[in-house]
Amino acid sequence: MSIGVPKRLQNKKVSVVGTWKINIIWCSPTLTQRYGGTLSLNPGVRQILSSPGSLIKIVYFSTSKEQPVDKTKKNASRDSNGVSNCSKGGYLVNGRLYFIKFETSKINECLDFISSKQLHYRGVQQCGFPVSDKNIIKATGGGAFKFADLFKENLGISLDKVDEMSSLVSGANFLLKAVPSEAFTYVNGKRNYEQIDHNDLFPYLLVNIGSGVSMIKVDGDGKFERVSGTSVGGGTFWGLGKLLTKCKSFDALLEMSHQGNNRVIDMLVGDIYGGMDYSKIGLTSTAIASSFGKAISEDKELEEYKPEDVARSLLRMISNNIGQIAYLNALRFGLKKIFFGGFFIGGHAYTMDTISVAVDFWSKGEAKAMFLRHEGFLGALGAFMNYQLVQDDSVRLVGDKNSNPLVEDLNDNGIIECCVQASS
Ligand SMILES: Nc1ncnc2c1ncn2[C@@H]1O[C@H](COP(=O)(O)OP(=O)(O)O)[C@@H](O)[C@H]1O
Ligand SMILES: CC(C)(COP(=O)(O)O)[C@@H](O)C(=O)NCCC(=O)O
Repeated sequence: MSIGVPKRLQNKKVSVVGTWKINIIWCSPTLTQRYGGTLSLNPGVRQILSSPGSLIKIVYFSTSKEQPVDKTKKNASRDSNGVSNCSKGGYLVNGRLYFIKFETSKINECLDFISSKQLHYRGVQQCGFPVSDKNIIKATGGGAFKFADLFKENLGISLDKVDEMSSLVSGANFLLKAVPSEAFTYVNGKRNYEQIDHNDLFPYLLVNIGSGVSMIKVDGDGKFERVSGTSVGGGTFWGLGKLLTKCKSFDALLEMSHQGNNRVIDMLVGDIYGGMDYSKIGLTSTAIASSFGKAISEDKELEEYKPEDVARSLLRMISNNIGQIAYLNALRFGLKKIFFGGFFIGGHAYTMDTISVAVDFWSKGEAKAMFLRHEGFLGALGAFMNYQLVQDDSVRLVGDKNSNPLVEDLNDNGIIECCVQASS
């Protein structure tokens, strides 16, 4: 699910007469007037929360007074509060996107977070302008349905549901167009950041590996089709892994897979062909012929296998399978670019390596797997983008780094410097 919540933050470093708490999305019709005076704009925050099967993701936008203003840049009519006139009319509000996730089982921590940061208040307040009586935040994914009552009861928030596939696509398109170094390939243990040509982005295949896997052919902004999917995804790895290894957390399972050796359980081509390659069909002796296949012939109970090896085989099986299905779908539609998102990947080297090798192997080097730095936040980000579509008061993230120099690179926390364009 994805939710958009407003937030008010006090700027402790700057004393402000008339504290403005804005939710940019909701106040745009009067934004011009309100900015038009001698007002100081306190950090205005709004955020989106996304909670599907296993993780709740929050994306929120916050303006910040401390942010340096580079007056040498285009659109440099920004005032000291990070607000500037926009060449296309309206205002640009400079700020940052923040990304946070919680395990769904810790929904209370998520509610506390929202509450402690007052993310659930929205609207402009003070100076005679009332806060809106409606607390509505955007939400996408299953959690938007599952947690609707919980959010209403605890925080008085209504969740405005946004379609999950369309959110994934909006989020991916924004990141690919707006954020430098968002996409990278993973080859021989190294990330190679890709310069995405905005004019040559579409079409591409978006593979979102969450609990299950969705494969979406993206032809443009808002133009997409979910062409395939598989139920063998991140939930399978975590669920089956938990049963097989008894490990208590996803991170522990992943860590185990680091230590393991899949060859102990997987049946390799060499195991079948007496240590030889099967070169006639392009299979080396070390290629996996049958995942978990060795367990058939060995007279061993599950407990006799190291959980690390089991975890490794499982991770490899699932990643390989997804890579292969992704490639087949790319082939089906003649797509050369395949972007992988979703928290299953988790920036995990072995997962990315397996997916990359699978795509490379099956495509004979024709297609390449690319990964996204904000992999798991596509839906939440897309729900955030949805505000502009449902509000008359257009607010949108200004993202194209070429046309808008306010967009900076992201730092290691995944924070994105960006600005919101609010119409007058
Ligand atoms: N801390 C975690 N807890 C649970 N699952 C995690 C965690 N980190 C990564 N994952 C993986 O991410 C998957 C969920 O990915 P996500 O993109 O959040 O999809 P969903 O929308 O289905 O929750 C899980 O099935 C699991 O494989
Ligand atoms: C139902 C879902 C879209 C939900 O998204 P998720 O919470 O897994 O990210 C996804 O799990 C999925 O696409 N499953 C695969 C179903 C199938 O095509 O067989």
